[in-house]
Amino acid sequence: MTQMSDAALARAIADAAGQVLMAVRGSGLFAGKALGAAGDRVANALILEKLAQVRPDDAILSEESADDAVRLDRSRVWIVDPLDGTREYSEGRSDWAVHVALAIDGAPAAGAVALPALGETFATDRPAALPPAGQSLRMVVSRTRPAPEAEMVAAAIGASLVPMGSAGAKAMAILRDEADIYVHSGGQYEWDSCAPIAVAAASGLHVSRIDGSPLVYNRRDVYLPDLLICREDIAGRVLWLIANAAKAPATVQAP
Ligand SMILES: Nc1ncnc2c1ncn2[C@@H]1O[C@H](COP(=O)(O)O)[C@@H](OP(=O)(O)O)[C@H]1O
Ligand SMILES: [Mg+2]
Repeated sequence: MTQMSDAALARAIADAAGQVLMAVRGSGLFAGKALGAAGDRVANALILEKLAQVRPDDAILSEESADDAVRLDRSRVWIVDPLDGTREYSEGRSDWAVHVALAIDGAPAAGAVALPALGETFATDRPAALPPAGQSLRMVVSRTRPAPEAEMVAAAIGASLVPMGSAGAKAMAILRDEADIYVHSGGQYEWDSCAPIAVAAASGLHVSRIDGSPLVYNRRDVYLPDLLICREDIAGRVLWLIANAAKAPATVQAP
């Protein structure tokens, strides 16, 4: 039997973890924080079990597992967030996601973001076509911790703000034609962005840190606090605004 591609595997695992998460929530056995904790654990167990079975030589970095330093000596590292948007999941909302990605030598190589409550999964094996640019710009921001940079850029370019939970749900909102730009700063970890970045880049979106540098994964310190995802044609303007706001906030004009 031929081996499944890394991207198809990421999709299959993210889908399955999503089904389990829907079942845990639908069971009515848990509520509030206990629901989030149960979801985190069962989804993580499923993902680790399958990766260990079919990719035993690869390392894994998961939000829900103790960090194993062996990953620093490996080229191939799966970076997973079993439940991104735990808060939204436990509140009964639909803006949460399962992230399964493979980084090779620090670069996202394959990945999937499942949006189980919306019944959609995006993965690098079948990249979604970019929606055509609309008349007005929309920016997705954290519901609970919107970044000051994001609000400044939105005001400068006249974008409306779309508050949403989950890094994966926000990144996929661009592919779902609910937003055009996702800017975050102030804190995130590698598992929050690796799969969303892999999937967004496969569809031709610009992906970078907010200083324009590449997002690099499988570092010793997994804190990766900021990102920009948007269409290529807007990226230069957004990066310019962020860079220049830091220098002279009162005098920023879009180029
Ligand atoms: N300032 C910050 N510091 C650390 N993590 C942050 C953060 N802001 C957002 N995140 C993480 O990024 C993910 C998306 O957050 P948000 O919905 O606010 O945009 C969440 O992941 P988890 O739900 O997996 O914990 C959240 O914990
Ligand atoms: Mg997360």
